[in-house]
Amino acid sequence: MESLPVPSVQAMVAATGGAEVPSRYHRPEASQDPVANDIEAEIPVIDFQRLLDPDACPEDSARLHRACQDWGFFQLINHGVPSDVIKGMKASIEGFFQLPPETKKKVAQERGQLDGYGHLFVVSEDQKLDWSDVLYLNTRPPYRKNLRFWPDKPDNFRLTLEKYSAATMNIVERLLPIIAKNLELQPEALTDKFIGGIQSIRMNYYPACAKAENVVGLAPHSDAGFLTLVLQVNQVQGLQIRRNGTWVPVKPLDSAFVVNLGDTFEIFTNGRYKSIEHRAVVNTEKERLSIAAFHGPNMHAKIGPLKEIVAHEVEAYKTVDHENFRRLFLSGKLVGKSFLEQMKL
Ligand SMILES: O=C(O)CCC(=O)C(=O)O
Ligand SMILES: [Fe+2]
Repeated sequence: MESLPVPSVQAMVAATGGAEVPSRYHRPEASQDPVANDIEAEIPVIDFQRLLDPDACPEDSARLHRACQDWGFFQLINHGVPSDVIKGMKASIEGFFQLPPETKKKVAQERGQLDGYGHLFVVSEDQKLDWSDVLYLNTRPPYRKNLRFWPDKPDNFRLTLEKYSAATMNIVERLLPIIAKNLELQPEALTDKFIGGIQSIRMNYYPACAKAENVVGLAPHSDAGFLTLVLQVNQVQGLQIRRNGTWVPVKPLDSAFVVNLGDTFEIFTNGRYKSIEHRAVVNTEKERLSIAAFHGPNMHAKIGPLKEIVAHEVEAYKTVDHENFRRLFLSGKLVGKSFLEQMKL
């Protein structure tokens, strides 16, 4: 698995002032899709503390069910992650991208693997490119960590990422039994698959672009895993989700996680809950940063409809080894939900 090396967009903008858009980044078609201007559509907000107390707040798990079923996206507030962990992670990633290019390059991706500083899903020399740079690290379980690509600058980066990784993983572990219940499953139907579950963290840096309408920060895609927790790092918005043919901008609440359902979720539930296409747009004046924590089952788990769910209905998706599933996803181009299409029966 690898992604072809591409130039740093941040370095390119620093050198040119960002007014020029080289042809590989030029994607004017992106601005032709309609964008919802004001919010007839705001993604649901879920209060995690209320959700964890079903006796006091019985309606909150029903709200989560509707969010999963009707939106595939929600904001998680009151998630209990200490603010110093959130602030520390934001500061670490802002600090990393401010380092000189040669320092960042010490953790540049190398051929044959994806960890490190570079980009993802670049498979051909003539492919259009995203207006962003990425730091991608496998974080869990511990054997998947490759510390060679974990920055040691800014100070405490590694420790901060460890804390952040543990905190986000813990949220997913506590969401699983509630999701299982909403699907009328025993908790173990999900939790067993997530013992030793995988997590990887993708830190995105989107430089400003004077011709932002002609570039794409991150092309439309759905995430492959089960649940993704996205943290908006600075005040610049850019995440949009596709809903009924329109791009709906997400306005994150302060320090909320924007949670989305990935393809594995859609496959496990045989399509009851669907993964949702989303993209990131670029700001004309300010850089934008985000951190996406992807979570999936352990590497022994099969990726296919849960047997409890397809006991009385027709399977709509194939069942494949997790290893093959990941290889297939990470070695292709990321185009909308095209990867999931290949999993359909
Ligand atoms: O930048 C964002 O808000 C979204 C990031 C994202 O979708 C991803 O990294 O998969
Ligand atoms: Fe995503």
